[in-house]
Amino acid sequence: MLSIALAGKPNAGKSTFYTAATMAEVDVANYPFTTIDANRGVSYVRTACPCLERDGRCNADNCEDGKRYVPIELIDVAGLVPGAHEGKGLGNQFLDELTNADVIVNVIDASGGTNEKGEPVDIGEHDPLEDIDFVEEEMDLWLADIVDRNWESIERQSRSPGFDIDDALAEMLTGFGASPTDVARTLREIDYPEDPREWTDDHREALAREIRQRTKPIVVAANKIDVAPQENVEKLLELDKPVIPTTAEGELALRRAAENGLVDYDPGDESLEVGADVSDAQREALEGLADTMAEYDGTGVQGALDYAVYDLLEHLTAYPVEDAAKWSDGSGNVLPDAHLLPQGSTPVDLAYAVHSDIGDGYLHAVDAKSSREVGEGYELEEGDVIKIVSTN
Ligand SMILES: Nc1nc2c(ncn2[C@@H]2O[C@H](COP(=O)(O)OP(=O)(O)OP(=O)(O)O)[C@@H](O)[C@H]2O)c(=O)[nH]1
Repeated sequence: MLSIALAGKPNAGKSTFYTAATMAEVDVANYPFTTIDANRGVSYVRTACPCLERDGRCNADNCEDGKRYVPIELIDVAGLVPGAHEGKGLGNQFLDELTNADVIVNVIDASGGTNEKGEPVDIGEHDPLEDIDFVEEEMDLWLADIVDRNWESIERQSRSPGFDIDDALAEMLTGFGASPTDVARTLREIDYPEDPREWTDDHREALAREIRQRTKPIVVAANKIDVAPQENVEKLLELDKPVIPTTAEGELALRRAAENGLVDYDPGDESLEVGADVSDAQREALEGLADTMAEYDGTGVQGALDYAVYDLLEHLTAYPVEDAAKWSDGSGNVLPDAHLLPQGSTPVDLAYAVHSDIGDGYLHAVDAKSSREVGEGYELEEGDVIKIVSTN
């Protein structure tokens, strides 16, 4: 399963974001380091279900009237503070948690109401731009430290005949989620000596920075938009980086209200409908939230996760079926499964995602929408419904 990590300084709203996105209970409080252990849970990205294209919606558990929710893993990493790579705050333990993540959502306090350590200050006092830079910097320096620590071993290996620096680096960096292709592409981007003994700290830092950008892309969740000064949000949206305005607290309130039947709201909706059974105070709070959502196209929580998977990681959703006419599995369940795959994936990749042991059993695939057979080289598109024909 794809894994998204929530990073950021203490009190930016990570736990609130996590609780909303997973509807799990964790401590939420306005003091630094509420989150002591990294939490892991299941959340979802939202996409349009192919059942919208046919008569009668599907009966999949994760489809709400054509809004399809595809599972991903969400990790709530406790607050990072500047100097974390040297062990400040809760230090490296939490950077290490990021190792397993495919993509990072950096939750920042766009209201400027918490300083760099996450301590409350007056709204607007802290510059939220600093919170973006330091998380990237901490991750880069942390990875540079890992490279440094392993360098002696690389130097030792270089004395053996047949040493290849690309292979040695690829082996060192796989633990960080870098594929051999990532390493090869990175090495093409930077200038470096073939002999590891000639590498300087600058070379190692450049390597760490490039690898980090390639393997841990970041989308910023500019959180607390409900109280953030307008100019802060505008400044953040002008950056040449992906930034999604969010209100984690708003999303949490909505999911709870929806659970209690007070509002009609599905995660990622741009608006909400207040039900009849609410008190005046509840109505006022929900209508205030509706105004914020109208300004920013929703609470942004679902949007940030969707952006991470579909835009940054460039994935698509494909739906394997056994019956190409009914778009169903063998028991008649319509569109029972959805798989996230990197763009450029083929029906063979989908076959492996469904049955990792398919081996040579793959025969061919049928595009259920057109009822036509598609070749092995066919590149899947978002929302494709595919029947795999195999010998097993
Ligand atoms: N106004 C506003 N407050 C928010 C929002 N999201 C979170 N908060 C508040 O910010 C405070 C900190 O939230 P947490 O979710 O505990 O922050 P955290 O980043 O997980 O903090 P650590 O666990 O210390 O790392 C709490 O008082 C939340 O209620 C939001 O969208 N708007």
